[in-house]
Amino acid sequence: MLSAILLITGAFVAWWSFNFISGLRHNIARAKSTGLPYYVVPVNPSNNIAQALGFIWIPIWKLLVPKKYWEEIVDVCENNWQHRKKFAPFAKMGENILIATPTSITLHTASPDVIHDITSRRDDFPKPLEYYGILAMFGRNIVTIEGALWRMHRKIISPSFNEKNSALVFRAAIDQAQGMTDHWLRTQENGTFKTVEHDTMSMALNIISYAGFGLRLSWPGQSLPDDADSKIARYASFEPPEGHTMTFSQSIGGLLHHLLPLLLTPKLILNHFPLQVFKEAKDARDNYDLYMQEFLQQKIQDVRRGDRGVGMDLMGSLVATSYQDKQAGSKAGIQLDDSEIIGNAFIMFLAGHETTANVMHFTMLELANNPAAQRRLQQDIDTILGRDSDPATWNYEEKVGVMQGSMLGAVMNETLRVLPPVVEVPKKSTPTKEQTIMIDGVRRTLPANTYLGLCVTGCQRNPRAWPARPSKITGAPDDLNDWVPERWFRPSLSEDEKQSDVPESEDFGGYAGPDTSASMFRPVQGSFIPFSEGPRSCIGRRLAIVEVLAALAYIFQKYSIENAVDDWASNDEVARMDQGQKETLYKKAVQRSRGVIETCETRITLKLHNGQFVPLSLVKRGEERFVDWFDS
Ligand code: HEM
Repeated sequence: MLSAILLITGAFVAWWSFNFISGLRHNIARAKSTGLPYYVVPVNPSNNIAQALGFIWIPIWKLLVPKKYWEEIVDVCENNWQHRKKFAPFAKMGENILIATPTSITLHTASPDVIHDITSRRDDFPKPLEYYGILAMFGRNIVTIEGALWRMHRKIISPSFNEKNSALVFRAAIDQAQGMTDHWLRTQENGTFKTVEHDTMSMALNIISYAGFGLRLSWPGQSLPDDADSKIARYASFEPPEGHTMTFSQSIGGLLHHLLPLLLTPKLILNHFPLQVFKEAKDARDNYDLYMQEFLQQKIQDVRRGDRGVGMDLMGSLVATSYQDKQAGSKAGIQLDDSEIIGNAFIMFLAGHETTANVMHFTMLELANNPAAQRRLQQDIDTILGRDSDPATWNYEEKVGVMQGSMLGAVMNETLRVLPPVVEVPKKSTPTKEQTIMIDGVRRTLPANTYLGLCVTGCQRNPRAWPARPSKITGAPDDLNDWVPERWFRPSLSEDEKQSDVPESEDFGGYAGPDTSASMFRPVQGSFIPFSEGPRSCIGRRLAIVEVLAALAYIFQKYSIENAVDDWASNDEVARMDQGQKETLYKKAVQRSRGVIETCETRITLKLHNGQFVPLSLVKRGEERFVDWFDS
């Protein structure tokens, strides 16, 4: 028996070693063929499991191999390196870093030219679909497919992303920002609230649920409007409706929270192994699945009756393509099956909510840390919208362009630059054909199946693309790691390097205009890619931009946001302090906030994890204690 076990183990080790060595030799030869400098790493660091187990294999690697082989490249192997190391690895090793491992070769790039070239050539550099398995959990969808099938999904979905619906999102964002600030005023203790991350997630979920799906979700204490459809009230309920063990929002929140166990654990184990985290993950998945099945059936009935849903009615449009066209003899030749309809709905909830919430969240934290920027933001809001105007009267068509070109646009852009929700956009060269591309002025050939990481955090700090000034915060020679919204009012590099406004020659649907205002600093192509670029860029970016602008305008027209200081001094103690003491106190709070922000990491998107939060204070304008005079 023992000898059989030893034999099997020995055979396995021999097989594994053979694969390891032959895979590595093969990939080193592929890396060499590009003519680019390359680094050899024993494990593919982009792999999810390798990232989770980095604390084991990286120290072993460092122990077994001489320092000169790992000391530079190890920075690009650690989990969350894109946010933690920023542009530093590219400053050291060049804008393009090629890694050979036993299973892959990967080129990480922070070069605007290379990024622009890759994103413009969709057919030559498709998405590595193997990275997107988790997002197909409820059915394949626009994010998890390529080629003709992707085109079909995009064609069905994109008409809903129009300016009429952007106006609806603008309105919904104002209503929801009101719900959120009222909630903070009701729940603040000693003027402090600690739930900004959770609440911005709720706000963004409520907005996409209403504008995208006609589902009205509200804040505790808010009642549904009289015209709300009784069929959809169950989705807004604060108690689980019949047949469910959690509310609709809890099911989505739980899904997002447990995406990793859902991805990594085989279904059989997840469903039956008695571990609390598995139980929570399974409950969230099952509840969400049931909600969506119910919603689908309801939409099928609506479509058959010819009822149009509210706003974008994404589910209704998806259902219509299949169920309406089936009746009409499939005139468009496009049909999605039920799992694809539910899969696409899932992706809209997911992509449309966590990303935008992070931008809102971090922008508020940064504004509390940068009072001068907050004051300038409020001045711009007063000028554009009026200090005492009623937000219900703000007109989308008239105001949105000016808002985007003001400090509102600048603070949003700067958060997207420094803390982008997606830190690296993955692509690869076609599986069967090598691709040529200009890198550092030399034409290079990338072998078939080369993985590409378009490093968002890197290119958005590349000094070649971003004019910089010395850092006021750290004293560093440049301020590219700092959140400085005023940079968006600096002159652009040069006329001909400006971002192109020329639409794609082929229309892939969705918003085709630029992401930043023409009156501001215009990043060179490939250097500002929070929404990616080219045909496969974010379909929801206009909605996200409009949502953030409207919500920030509502909040900062009426209120200021300060860092909470109650961990160091009571309200009475602050009231007795002189200016110098207040300054020392607020600096402490800013320092703490910056420290917490630095801990953010990517699971699905870049955000705070592990219970980290920054306590804040919402104060009526005119009642500030710090941000009306403090300068960081
Ligand atoms: C600040 C907010 C947002 C950011 C930073 C963002 C970022 C991105 C990025 C980087 C991609 C490309 C991903 C890749 O190639 O792997 C993407 C794609 C996508 N986003 Fe967004 N997104 C945001 C908001 C939204 C919203 C509000 C929606 C929908 C309501 C949305 C829906 C999508 C979809 C459907 C795709 C896939 C498009 C395709 O493959 O054709 N996103 N987004």
